[in-house]
Amino acid sequence: MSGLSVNRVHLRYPNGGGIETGRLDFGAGQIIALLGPNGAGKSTLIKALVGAVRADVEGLSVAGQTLIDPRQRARNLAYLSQTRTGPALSSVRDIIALGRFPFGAQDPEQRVAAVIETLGLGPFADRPFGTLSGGEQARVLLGRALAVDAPVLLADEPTASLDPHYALRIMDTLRSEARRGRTVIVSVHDLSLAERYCDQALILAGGCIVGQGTVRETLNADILRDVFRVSRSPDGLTPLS
Ligand SMILES: Nc1ncnc2c1ncn2[C@@H]1O[C@H](COP(=O)(O)OP(=O)(O)OP(=O)(O)O)[C@@H](O)[C@H]1O
Repeated sequence: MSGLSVNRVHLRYPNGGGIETGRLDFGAGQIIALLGPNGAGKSTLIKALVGAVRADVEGLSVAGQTLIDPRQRARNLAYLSQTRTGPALSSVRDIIALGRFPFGAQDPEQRVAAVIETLGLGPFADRPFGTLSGGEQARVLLGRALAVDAPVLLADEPTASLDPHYALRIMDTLRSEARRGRTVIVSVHDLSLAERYCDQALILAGGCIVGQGTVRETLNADILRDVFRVSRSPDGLTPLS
């Protein structure tokens, strides 16, 4: 089943950073890890796809339907930004409900309640966002993205700032979303999480795609050395000088 496809993504920032890709196909029912060192272009690629930054995005389609106007993007692409900001005075429940906005006011509330339950946000549901810890806020913002219930979820470092319990629980949740036929695209730095949870990997370096395939295939010794500047040792990953 086809998930998200795009013929080309191009964005060049004035300082030289950015992203340049050819055709990309991300299957439905899969979790795809965007991997690469700091500054590789992972956030830029996600932002370009969702329309959070002005970029040349050619032939963007979901489930075979070309996405032309912003409303189509909002309904088809849910987005968790790397920047974890939200309205300080709004309640957790209200922020998550904002995820239903693209579908209109008469949309049922069950999805919001289910997301609150899944992410363990029940105890905070009526608290103002600004009174939550960083990790709790991160879960609320992921909840808003999950509430959209879009065919594609793009999450920029969804486990950043989460404790081990919630990092694994969130990855389990993303796995469940993929099992429901969603396409889940996540940028992650933790390569072991990518190996454990993701079906495919897209490796970026210097704004270009330098590897693509299953996570195990792509995270080979050459990519680890040349892109991530680490090597595998019996103790785990070791930094190279
Ligand atoms: N708004 C911007 N203006 C100018 N340059 C930018 C802007 N945003 C990002 N860049 C540059 O583009 C490149 C890619 O940045 P991007 O945030 O996409 O990387 P990333 O792979 O997500 O990194 P990280 O793992 O550190 O989050 C970097 O060199 C960055 O400095």
